[in-house]
Amino acid sequence: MELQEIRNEIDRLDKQIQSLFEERMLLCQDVARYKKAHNMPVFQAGREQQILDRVEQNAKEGLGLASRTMFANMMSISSQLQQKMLVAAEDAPNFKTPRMKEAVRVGCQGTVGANSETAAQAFFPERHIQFYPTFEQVFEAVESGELEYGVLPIYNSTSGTVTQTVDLMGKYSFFITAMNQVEVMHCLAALPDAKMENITEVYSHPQALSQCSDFLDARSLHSHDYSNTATAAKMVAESGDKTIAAICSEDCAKHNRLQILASRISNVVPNFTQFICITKDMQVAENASVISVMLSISNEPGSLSRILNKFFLYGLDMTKIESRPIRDGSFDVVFHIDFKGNLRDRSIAAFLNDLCKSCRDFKLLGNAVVMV
Ligand SMILES: C=C(O[C@@H]1C=C(C(=O)O)C=C[C@H]1O)C(=O)O
Repeated sequence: MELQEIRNEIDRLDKQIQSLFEERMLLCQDVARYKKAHNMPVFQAGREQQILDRVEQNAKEGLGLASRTMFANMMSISSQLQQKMLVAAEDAPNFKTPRMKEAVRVGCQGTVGANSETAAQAFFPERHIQFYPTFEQVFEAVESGELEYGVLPIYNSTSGTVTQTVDLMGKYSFFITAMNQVEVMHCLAALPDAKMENITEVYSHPQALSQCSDFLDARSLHSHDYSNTATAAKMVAESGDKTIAAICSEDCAKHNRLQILASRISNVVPNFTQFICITKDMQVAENASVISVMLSISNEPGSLSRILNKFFLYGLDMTKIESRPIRDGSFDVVFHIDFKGNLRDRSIAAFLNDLCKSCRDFKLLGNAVVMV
């Protein structure tokens, strides 16, 4: 057969497939009406499994997996249509809005001069900021109600995810209501009479040390982890030791009366850190635009592609996907995903209903308004 003839034949079959596909989708909408009337969930794992097994068994030689994949995708589409239909008939979701302007009990990790303080001040201008020694204590304080809002770093434009924050997210109950970003301008700070050539040891938060690794390596400086940039600067100021320095912000160096031996020493300039503002209960601003979820999926062929396909089917813009170890000795991971949207939007509600059914574990982390 000539190419054109084969293509004509494909076009003829495509017409039939499209018409059968649309007929099938209309039947699925009837199923959705039935499910609504009988209070049944859209997703029916047993029924899908039955269809997939039958399709694979009946397939022509070598086309089993291909047919199975096509039907799995078709059923994802039908679930999405049904989900949208059911949610469209429901009342619009109602959420509390954040009350950040009235908040009094606000806090972050670190001390005066830490970048977290700058971020917290940007969220809560002129408010007293309560400081905690660790990120975990900020989560605890929010969960217990000691703090109305807590501020934590989550992502740096140079070194990526702040894993200490992200790895605590499965352990505490909280909701992300806002995000902002702070330009991190690291400098090397030492005692007023210290000399660059005599410095051998540098102290700072591990994230800051990794962001300035080129500067440190080029001068063979030894780096030492410290709980945060501000406490490292304070320790250097009180040490009387002219061979040590801290990496901190210029404001922090000045606050501790330290000498700036080198400024803007990050590997990449400019260097930004994103911060999240968390609260205990679900609070969604009218203009919240980033939804964060955390999920795990079963370890079987196609499970990740099924999840990703849903974002495509609902037309959602995924802005971040990252995997983190579950940390139970296995090599299993949990995915952290951010995408654009507001929970008040019914199609987002439909999407989340649909998405969580395909996950082993699922946690909605927040819906943040982005403040810049
Ligand atoms: C159509 C249904 O809803 C969903 C979609 C299916 C399909 O497209 O065949 C099968 C099972 C359900 O997860 C149904 O329950 O029959």
